[in-house]
Amino acid sequence: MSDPALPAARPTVDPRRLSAVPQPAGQRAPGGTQGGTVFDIKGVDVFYGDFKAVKEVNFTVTRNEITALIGPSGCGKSTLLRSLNRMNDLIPGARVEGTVAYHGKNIYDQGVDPVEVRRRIGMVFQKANPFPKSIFDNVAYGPRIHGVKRTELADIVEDSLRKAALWDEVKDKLKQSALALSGGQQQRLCIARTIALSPEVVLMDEPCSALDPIATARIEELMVDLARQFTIVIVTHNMQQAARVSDKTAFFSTEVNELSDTRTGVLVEFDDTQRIFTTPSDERTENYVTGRFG
Ligand SMILES: Nc1ncnc2c1ncn2[C@@H]1O[C@H](COP(=O)(O)OP(=O)(O)OP(=O)(O)O)[C@@H](O)[C@H]1O
Repeated sequence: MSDPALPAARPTVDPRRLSAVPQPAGQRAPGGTQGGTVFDIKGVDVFYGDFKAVKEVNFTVTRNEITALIGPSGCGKSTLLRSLNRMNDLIPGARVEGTVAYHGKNIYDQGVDPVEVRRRIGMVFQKANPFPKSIFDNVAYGPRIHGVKRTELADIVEDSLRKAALWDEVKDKLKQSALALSGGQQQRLCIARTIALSPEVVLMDEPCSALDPIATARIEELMVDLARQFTIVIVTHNMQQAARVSDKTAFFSTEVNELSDTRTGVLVEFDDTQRIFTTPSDERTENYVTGRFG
């Protein structure tokens, strides 16, 4: 199911060759996989009908890094995230202008298949949303509908559950309902379901906001580990989380549109996470990360 309009997908790496020990962002093992632009986002505006939700967004996403989108409620973080895999196409009235270049190819160009875009660029949502099916069938769902052979499914399911750090907890109950898992396990299952399609990029929209601190720490460790193989873009309200896991941070804020009394999201600053949290160049960023605003 490859789309000739998109650049070839990167081959996946056997996770068993990767260390299971997560390392802090920025200190990942050198393996020649870091570096390289995955997304070049240029002049992106997103509208819902006549309302401009975010405007003039420019930043890049680098391979095997975690990029965090932070900012106050309503500044357009989720809107922008959804524009990276054409998820906004599913919202009536939503429209994206500008360029979201994925390996140099605008995903909004004519002829690009949004289904293939979403296979390459997977998404994990705020609230874990397993299907009312078995653990196995949840993970096998995507590969099945993409025509993967029955004989290959068991390996894909095991591999994806291992990558999502869930295998040891569920290997003896793959036929049980996914709905019987804890919230944190369900979220890791949803991550396994996403990576079962071998995406290159995983978009995460506040993946820990419904989880307790222990389950959150587990997902944070997992994210850092997954970034060895995938490129991750995460929306988070939790500034400590952005500081702990991400390599780069984009800080968004809003500007008031005086005529309509609405607010449009703007990208204030994009930089290395360490810089955003220690020596940001914009006063609005400093006010936000120090808790004086937002
Ligand atoms: N489906 C939609 N239809 C119309 N307007 C929308 C829709 N989704 C979001 N918006 C509006 O777009 C703006 C940005 O919303 P978005 O959810 O992207 O912000 P956010 O920064 O992710 O917010 P939060 O942190 O509260 O989740 C807001 O003004 C919101 O009301």
